[in-house]
Amino acid sequence: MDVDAAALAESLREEAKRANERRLVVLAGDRERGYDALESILETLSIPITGTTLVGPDDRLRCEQRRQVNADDLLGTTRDAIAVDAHAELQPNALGKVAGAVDGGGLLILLTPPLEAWPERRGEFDASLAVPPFELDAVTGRFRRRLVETLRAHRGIAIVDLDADRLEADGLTDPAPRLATAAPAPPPEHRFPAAAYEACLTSDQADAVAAFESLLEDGQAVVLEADRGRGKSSAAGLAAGAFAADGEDVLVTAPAARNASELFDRAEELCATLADGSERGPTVESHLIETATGGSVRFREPSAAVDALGSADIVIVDEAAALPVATLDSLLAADRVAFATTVHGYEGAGRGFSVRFRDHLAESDRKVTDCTLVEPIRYAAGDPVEVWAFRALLLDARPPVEPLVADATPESVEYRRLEPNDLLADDRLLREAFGLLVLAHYRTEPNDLARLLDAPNLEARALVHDGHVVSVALLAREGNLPADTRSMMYEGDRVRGNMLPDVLTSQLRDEAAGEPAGLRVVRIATHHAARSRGLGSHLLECVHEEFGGRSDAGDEPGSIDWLGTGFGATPGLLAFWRENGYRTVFVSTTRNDASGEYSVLMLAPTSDDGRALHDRHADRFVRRFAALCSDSLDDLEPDVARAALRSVDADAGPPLALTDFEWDLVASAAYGPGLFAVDPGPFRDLAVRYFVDDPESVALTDREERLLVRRVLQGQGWETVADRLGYHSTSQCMRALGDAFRPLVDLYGTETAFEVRDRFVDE
Ligand SMILES: CC(=O)SCCNC(=O)CCNC(=O)[C@H](O)C(C)(C)COP(=O)(O)OP(=O)(O)OC[C@H]1O[C@@H](n2cnc3c(N)ncnc32)[C@H](O)[C@@H]1OP(=O)(O)O
Ligand SMILES: Nc1ncnc2c1ncn2[C@@H]1O[C@H](COP(=O)(O)OP(=O)(O)OP(=O)(O)O)[C@@H](O)[C@H]1O
Repeated sequence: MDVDAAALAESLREEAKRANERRLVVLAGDRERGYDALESILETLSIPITGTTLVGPDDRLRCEQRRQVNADDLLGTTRDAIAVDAHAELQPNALGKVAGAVDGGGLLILLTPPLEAWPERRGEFDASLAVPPFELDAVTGRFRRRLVETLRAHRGIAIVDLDADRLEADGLTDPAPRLATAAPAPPPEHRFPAAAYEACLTSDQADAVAAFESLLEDGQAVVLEADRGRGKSSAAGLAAGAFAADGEDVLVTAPAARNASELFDRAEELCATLADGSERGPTVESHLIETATGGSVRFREPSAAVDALGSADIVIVDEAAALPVATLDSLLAADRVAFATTVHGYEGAGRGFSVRFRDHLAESDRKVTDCTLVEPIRYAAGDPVEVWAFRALLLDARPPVEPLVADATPESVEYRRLEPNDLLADDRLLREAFGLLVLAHYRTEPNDLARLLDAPNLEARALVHDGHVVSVALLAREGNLPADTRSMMYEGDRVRGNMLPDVLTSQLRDEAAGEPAGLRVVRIATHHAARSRGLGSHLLECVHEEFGGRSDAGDEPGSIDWLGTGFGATPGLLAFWRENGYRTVFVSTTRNDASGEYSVLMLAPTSDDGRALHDRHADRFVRRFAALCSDSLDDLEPDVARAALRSVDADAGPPLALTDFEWDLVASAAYGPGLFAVDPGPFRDLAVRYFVDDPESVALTDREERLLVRRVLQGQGWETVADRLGYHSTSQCMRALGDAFRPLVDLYGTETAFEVRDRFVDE
């Protein structure tokens, strides 16, 4: 072989070390040749086997091995070399995660099929994009084509064509010598020991340590944000060490213990420095540090950490963006708490932290100190592998800057199909559209870029103002499933994609639900500078016109029976969808991990078949909702319950059919001495009907409606309800419930009800 991959890797590593940057080596061609080259590289380089990770399906080398799906394990860790075997598949998420973990002076090595053929190969990840009824051959290779182009275009990337025994690019950049940076100094007035600051590598990091000083007071929260490798875990570790040396108990949590190892290293080093010369230094076990002053730093897995909050003085959450919002909410109960989090969507769990949790934090009574670290530590600023990864995976994609879309209105914008080929050809359009989706949603990740470009079931549409994306919607074709797929679903098998038909079939036991063809609005977002001007609604209208206006088109390919959506339910979003003609058919019985919210499914039928599907599910929803409220939805926020019921089609559900006895009870509870507790059933029927009908003639207050939800639907006790809704006493709360039912008796009551009412009113 003419190309000496090992010698090439050596010179790349030498240059990488000199510049404190990383280099990327692509070993393209036959897989076995790739492994031969990889082994010779690893044998030649002076990299310890303990500093190397192979990310691929087989444990073929002596080093640590992870499968691509488990690349999360590498988040927040630092490796000298990582090799990714992309022959069987390439998951964009895994690539994003590993690219951030390679140390300055280290190598990222990619084993790929021949680059010319790679875009056309279909791997396991592609199979996950083949959502029924689409087959694998409908999945395209645009993401990989773009990836190959970026590999060829970017500096710092060596490409070896193993099959042709040819060096396509040597990846050497001949970097200028690095300037030594001054060591950061402690701030003039600091409360942590100077050693905590002296251990910092950049002044950004020293500022971050200083931000932690606010936790010396009660009722404080610190949020540390940065891209990967800026030293935030280390800053948190130095702060943890300073607290522990001062006798405080610090509880650290992260998705897994390994994610917190840098934090513990720094805490341990600082505690040792601070104890230097004293009789007893810190005792250190795996993820437990105890200081002579009685302080400690200990690790707990997230759920155990929630249980242990009471026994800690200070809580530090590392890799917070990778935790479910509900867990973050629970951790917020700690009096002094810090969250270290990565921006830019590297984490698999995405942006629940910034999209949802930041609001919860702002609403809490904590005083929040924010700190952002910019200066890279793991590798130098401008590192070519980071620049490449950001571009290839659009990790830094942003919506257009505000002034470009500030004047957008429904009249100024143009509706545009975002065809994958157009997106490939126009990087700015792609960045703006994807950037808007990333910014507005808690779940957009690098895999979604590949989906957008290659998945056969997805479509994207946008509103553009002066050529800039101001609103964007991601749409998925669902349903239209063959009988055998439908019966598989009914019998409990998982079918990819098809969220709405899946829930309606498997949970709601409707084998025919997958038959009509639908279009689910997977995501919609309007630029934050242009919200509440009707743009989101205008985009949905355009989508309806394009897809939904063909109900008389019969079997024309592409015609649909319903439009639908599913999302983490909040009162505002329910109102938005309701305004746009979507109606509730389902509320999930568990909270979504990422958003911490209950999910809701809504349908807007566009054909007779779609209407039949909607009607039967709306009807069943109204019938079951009260029972759910006193069971798995007993902690559903009352305002979400109100909005979910209000968004049900008013014709849905059984007509109100109370017996004479039941009307007697309800009317006498409203107007006289009757008691709700004797038989809550008829009160529930009436409350549900009221919310669904949303009659204009009745004007209950927000508090009265919350009272109906909590006491009548959710069955909470009088004391709890009185307490939560701010009634002075349980008897005041009972009277308020009676009062709330008066207008309902007046509106819905029968002769019997009125007779009873009139007896008391007349008296
Ligand atoms: C399946 C899914 O994608 S659901 C998730 C929807 N997307 C998001 O949450 C991302 C962030 N939010 C956004 O991008 C926008 O707020 C959108 C897409 C929800 C709405 O886009 P807009 O262009 O503002 O829509 P439009 O102007 O037509 O309607 C706004 C109305 O929707 C309702 N609304 C929408 N979102 C909210 C919210 N979070 N809280 C309260 N009301 C809301 C309000 O009634 C609002 O009217 P108002 O501002 O006068 O009170
Ligand atoms: N003060 C420090 N002293 C010694 N090493 C440090 C210091 N700060 C950072 N490092 C090293 O720099 C690398 C990145 O630091 P760290 O893990 O703290 O960054 P991070 O921003 O948390 O990164 P990630 O987002 O990947 O978790 C690690 O190898 C760490 O050991």
